[in-house]
Amino acid sequence: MKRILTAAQMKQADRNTIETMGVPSLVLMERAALSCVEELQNGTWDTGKVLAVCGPGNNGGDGAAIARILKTKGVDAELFCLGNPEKYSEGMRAQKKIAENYGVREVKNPDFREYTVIIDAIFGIGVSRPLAGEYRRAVEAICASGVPVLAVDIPSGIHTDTGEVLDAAVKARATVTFACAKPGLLFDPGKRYAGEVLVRDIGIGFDAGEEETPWYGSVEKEDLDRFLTRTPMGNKGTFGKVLVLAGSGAMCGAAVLCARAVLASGAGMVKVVTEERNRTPLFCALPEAMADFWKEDEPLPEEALLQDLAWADAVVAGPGLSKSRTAKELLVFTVQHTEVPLVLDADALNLIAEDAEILSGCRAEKILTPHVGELARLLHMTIAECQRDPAGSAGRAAEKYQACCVRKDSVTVTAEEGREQYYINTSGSSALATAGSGDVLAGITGAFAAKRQCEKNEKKISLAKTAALAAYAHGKAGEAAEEKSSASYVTASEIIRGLQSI
Ligand SMILES: NC(=O)C1=CN([C@@H]2O[C@H](COP(=O)(O)OP(=O)(O)OC[C@H]3O[C@@H](n4cnc5c(N)ncnc54)[C@H](OP(=O)(O)O)[C@@H]3O)[C@@H](O)[C@H]2O)[C@@H](O)CC1
Ligand SMILES: Nc1ncnc2c1ncn2[C@@H]1O[C@H](COP(=O)(O)OP(=O)(O)O)[C@@H](O)[C@H]1O
Ligand SMILES: [K+]
Repeated sequence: MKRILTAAQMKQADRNTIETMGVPSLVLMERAALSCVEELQNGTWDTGKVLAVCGPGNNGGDGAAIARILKTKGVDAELFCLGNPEKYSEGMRAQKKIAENYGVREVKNPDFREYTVIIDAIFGIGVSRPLAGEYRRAVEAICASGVPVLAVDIPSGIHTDTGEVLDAAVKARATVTFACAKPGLLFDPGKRYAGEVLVRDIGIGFDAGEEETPWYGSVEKEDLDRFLTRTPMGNKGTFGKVLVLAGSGAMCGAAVLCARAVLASGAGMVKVVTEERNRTPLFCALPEAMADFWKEDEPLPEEALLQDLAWADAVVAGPGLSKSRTAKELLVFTVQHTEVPLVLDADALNLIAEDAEILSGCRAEKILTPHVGELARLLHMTIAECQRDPAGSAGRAAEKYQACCVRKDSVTVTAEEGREQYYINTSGSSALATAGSGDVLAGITGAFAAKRQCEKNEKKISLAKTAALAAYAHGKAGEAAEEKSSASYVTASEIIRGLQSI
């Protein structure tokens, strides 16, 4: 589990380290600069001629220190400083003076194309408004030069907390960021501007407590072990039983993919409730599944459904379900009679978006897994509005539907109701953007929710973390599938096979 800090939290951590712990600001800056120099000297950068472009704040101070340290190592490093010197921060003023003392040359009107590396030290976490004037011109010229850029802390022009481009931003090959990642380095579009993100410890202590809000974190490979390893004495009944309500007459594939993903994620058993016309294709495609069937425009098999719901450790409803009258009746019946975690996906979400009353009286813990289009429908907002604020829109849906919300996108965010707590997913790629991929995620989520349900109370993690782990596993499985071919050729079935290699 990795903690991610917002600009305000990072500033507070800086302040604590300086004021409470007594570490001088210039010491932190020196360590920040050294960590950037170490990256530049790892053999993958051509440090023939380096230009540090420095802004008026402490990010600029880091840049001046980097140029000076490089100079002492024999590198031809120069400074280009922006902003009014009278408004420089103390750190920038001090570092610029030290650089001068070491004979680092300051250039006034550089041709960026003359350099082999540009250090972007214009703005860091202190960027406060869209870039204009000389700052914007410098950023545009850096981008136009095509010279590889190392960004210090965050690419200049990227909003630290949302990843938005503040009118213009530097596109870096890599970003060395201090203490921990920032949301803007992980959310799109900031993620694409940051390049490789290298988190470096520079001695800033931060309280990793969970109380502080907003709380951001990302799960890691080690966190997955709890769901991917099995106890030797277990049996198929103790590894999680998942009920999948999926597939209308025309959509058997969604049910098959979802149920297959359940089993490939280590659940012990899966039972599919699907439309009668899927009987033969379902058993041919997935002989491991048990099944019950409903018929369009006929009464629901309520007795069988009640038994299925009582049997399950988790329920997934929605993939390929359709929005027919009978499908809606099935969803309403399920919502009213489920007591174990309920994963709502695809058509279940579309039905709920049209009629939020479906969820009234629901006693189960819920996980909603909307893509941005479905989220927009659930919130009655536009897609653009939901895209602008990834965490906020996920959080709004979590609050509105009293659920945990997995907002699926190129960067998936999981929000928990009742607290501003967000998990930003760091795995996956465009290989996941393929038909049926969401059905696979719903299956993985159902399997993990069922496994959690089988755990002893004192060992249980939150449902939101469970859902975040499912999104992470889904991304890792996509990466594994991509390694075998390329992003363009990965299918949902290959994502399921990829689960074996995570
Ligand atoms: N604290 C420490 O000791 C450590 C800090 N460290 C480093 O410091 C960075 C944070 O430094 P910081 O807080 O000084 O903010 P920074 O990003 O340099 O920018 C602030 C300046 O820019 C200005 N400004 C902002 N936006 C603007 C705009 N659009 N257009 C024009 N001007 C704009 C703003 O002016 P103002 O908004 O006040 O008018 C102010 O002058 C951090 O990312 C890390 O790299 C590390 O060395 C570790 C130790
Ligand atoms: N560019 C991308 N990078 C990473 N993940 C992506 C990208 N595009 C889509 N995804 C992921 O792929 C999945 C697609 O789900 P969904 O849209 O529900 O697919 P479907 O309806 O076809 O099953 C989501 O988990 C989403 O986060
Ligand atoms: K920067």
